[in-house]
Amino acid sequence: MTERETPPTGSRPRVLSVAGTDPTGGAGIQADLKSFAAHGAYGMAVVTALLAQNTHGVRDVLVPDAAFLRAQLDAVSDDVTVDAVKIGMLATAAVADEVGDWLARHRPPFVVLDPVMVATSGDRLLDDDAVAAVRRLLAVADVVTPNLPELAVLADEPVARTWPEAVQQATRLASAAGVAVLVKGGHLPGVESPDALVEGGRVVELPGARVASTSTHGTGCSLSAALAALRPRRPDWASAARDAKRWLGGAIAAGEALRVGSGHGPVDHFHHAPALGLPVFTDEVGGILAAACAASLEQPFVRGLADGGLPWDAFVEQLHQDALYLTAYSRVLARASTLAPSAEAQEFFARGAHSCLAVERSLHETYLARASVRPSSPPSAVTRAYVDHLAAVAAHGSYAEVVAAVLPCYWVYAEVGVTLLAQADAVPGHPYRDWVATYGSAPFTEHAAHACRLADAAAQHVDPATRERMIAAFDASCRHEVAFFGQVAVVATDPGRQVAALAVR
Ligand SMILES: Nc1ncnc2c1ncn2[C@@H]1O[C@H](COP(=O)(O)OP(=O)(O)O)[C@@H](O)[C@H]1O
Ligand SMILES: Cc1ncc(COP(=O)(O)OP(=O)(O)O)c(N)n1
Repeated sequence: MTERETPPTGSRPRVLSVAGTDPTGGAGIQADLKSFAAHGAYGMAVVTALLAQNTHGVRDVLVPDAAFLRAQLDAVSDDVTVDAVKIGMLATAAVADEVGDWLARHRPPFVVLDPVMVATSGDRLLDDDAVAAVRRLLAVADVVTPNLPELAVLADEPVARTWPEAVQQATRLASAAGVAVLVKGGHLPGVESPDALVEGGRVVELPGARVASTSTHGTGCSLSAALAALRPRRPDWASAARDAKRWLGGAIAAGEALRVGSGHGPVDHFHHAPALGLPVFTDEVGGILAAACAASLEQPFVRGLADGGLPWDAFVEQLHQDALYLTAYSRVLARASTLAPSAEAQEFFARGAHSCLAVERSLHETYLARASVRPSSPPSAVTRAYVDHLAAVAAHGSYAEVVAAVLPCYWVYAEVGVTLLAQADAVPGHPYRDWVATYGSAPFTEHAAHACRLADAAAQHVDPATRERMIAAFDASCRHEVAFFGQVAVVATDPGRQVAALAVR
């Protein structure tokens, strides 16, 4: 009995790409195989066309004859059970018809058709007279994944100019061709890059933020391949599409850091996974972080915050130091933004620098305005030491070191904030709950998680000596965090009552 007759349930779905090649690895078969692997599938590939292309465009195309294409397809399906297939560049009508013949004989359970027509570079990837052959394949596909110009060609209508127009056009195509349509909005202007799955008269919107990046070569290939890899382990196309799109957004955001080519670069298919043999940075420094959080929670200031018994003067003095610290920290975040290897990281740290100044201003307008602290009082020795450490890393360190140095301020505050918020919520009328909630709830905890991801990504690309310096910078910042929480001494002057010693360390 052959494997074809009784397909064993393998540990991974066996997924086939039928597509063209890209020697720079960003699109076509090379991208599909990475996308399959990123989604835990076993990848296979049949070549429809050999391309000489890079991130700037296509230089030459060689299309093997139809008999050789059939030999490749049969070599796979005579031996291996294909759980899903993704069909990409078909180049000519002869190639498209050959693939159609093979599907008629060996149709896998899930068929995704990416109707590749024109590359991001503007080069044509499908002969004009092959469009009819691609339309014929719609009848044997489960899902077709057109961008807006491809959708217009398949629907034989003008290109949609708005997202609602695109969804309506996709709905007409889906009903006329009897196929599910995953319409992609990457070519639309604006801050959103929406997709939608139109299936059986039902529209599932898949919203997504547009990532400011030129690393969009192969996005369509990677998305359709992810869809094929996911579908055998998902209940329906909508859930596979949702997961594929979420993953692709991260892959686009991490693409620029790969530094592949000077044109439209590829996405980072493995942005979510650490390279084998290299520990994840935040795992490696997790022990340092845990110790810093435990020590912070022991500081009298933090304990007073937790039970609400902290004297007001001590709170105000700490906030004054906080405001001084934030002004300096903002400059260091701006430095991280300047050095950032991707638009996404640049934007994250620029926004962080801006919000530090906004928080600093609001401290003066709220808590500090109600206090008697003179705005001109100087930074404490503890605040100065922390700020000097950060400034030194910013002045001499690489991007990765700066990110490691700024990370504890996000991470320690988020961890301590979550613990404190739970304790504050148990105390009716807790006087500091609002301030604690700023750090103990989203969006701050999400910012902290984002900063952790950027530190992990930065650590992936550095030499061992730089990684050591990252750890040292992180460790020093953690120690400064603990000292910062401990700088306001809270002393008991009479039983049952605490007052702050306003002379901070
Ligand atoms: N700058 C971007 N930011 C986020 N997602 C994007 C961006 N550009 C494209 N996408 C997404 O990449 C996928 C491919 O989209 P699109 O560019 O429309 O198709 P194609 O790559 O086939 O031309 C879609 O999921 C789309 O929403
Ligand atoms: C062999 C091959 N197949 C497809 C493409 C198209 O890639 P790209 O131009 O980047 O567009 P999307 O993958 O984003 O649709 C190609 N260049 N080469």
